[in-house]
Amino acid sequence: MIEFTNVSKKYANGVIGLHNINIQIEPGEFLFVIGPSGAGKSSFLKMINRQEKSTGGQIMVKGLNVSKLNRFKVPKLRRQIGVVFQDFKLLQKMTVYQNVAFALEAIGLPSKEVRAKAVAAIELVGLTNKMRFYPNQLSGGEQQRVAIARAIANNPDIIIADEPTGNLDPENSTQIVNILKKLNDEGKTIIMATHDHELIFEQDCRVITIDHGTIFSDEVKGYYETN
Ligand SMILES: Nc1ncnc2c1ncn2[C@@H]1O[C@H](COP(=O)(O)OP(=O)(O)OP(=O)(O)O)[C@@H](O)[C@H]1O
Repeated sequence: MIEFTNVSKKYANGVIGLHNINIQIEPGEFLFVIGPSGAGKSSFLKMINRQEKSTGGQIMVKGLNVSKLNRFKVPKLRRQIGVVFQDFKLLQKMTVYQNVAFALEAIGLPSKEVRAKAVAAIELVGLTNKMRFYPNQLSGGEQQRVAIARAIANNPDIIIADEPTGNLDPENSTQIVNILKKLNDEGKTIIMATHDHELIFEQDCRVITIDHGTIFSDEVKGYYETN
């Protein structure tokens, strides 16, 4: 489903973000991406939805050659990938419902479909009773759940989460990972970057460690031990 072949990223200022990355991610995998600050985790995630363009190698995502994708076809790629960020990126002047619906309206869905999909996504993250609340009336964990609802509303096959628990306490972090696991059980491919090694132990999952822009290790772990 996702395949990187000798992928490199050199930023405009000459910094090497990624160097010779090779990886294959199968449909339905839950992949954790760990590594020190500045290692290249975000760069790796940004390659998948063409938020950043690779400068070497080939990236295939669901049959699309991402590295060579014409910019007019980038929206087609992005519709298949939900993205969740550390800082939620919610629109403060919009309610929970509007934040989720807005993303669906933006891709031109008819209003009936927008409503049905937004309501279903908000229900999945357990926020039906807060649909009319504004982001500043919600806890951090709730705000991240809105961001997840927004990411999954149009039923993408792939979810990329870049440090989604970075601003949350342990209880809310576990809740977010549990929602991602539930989505994974439904067949979605989840790729999550995290500094929080405590979160990576509950079940067998694949963990890659990125360091200095390369994949340092790629293992299936039932328990990840910090040094
Ligand atoms: N837009 C950019 N322009 C120039 N250099 C960049 C850019 N984005 C990232 N980098 C550099 O690329 C390297 C990898 O950064 P990246 O953000 O991918 O690391 P990270 O592992 O996600 O770090 P963190 O855990 O701190 O978020 C770093 O040296 C960083 O400074």
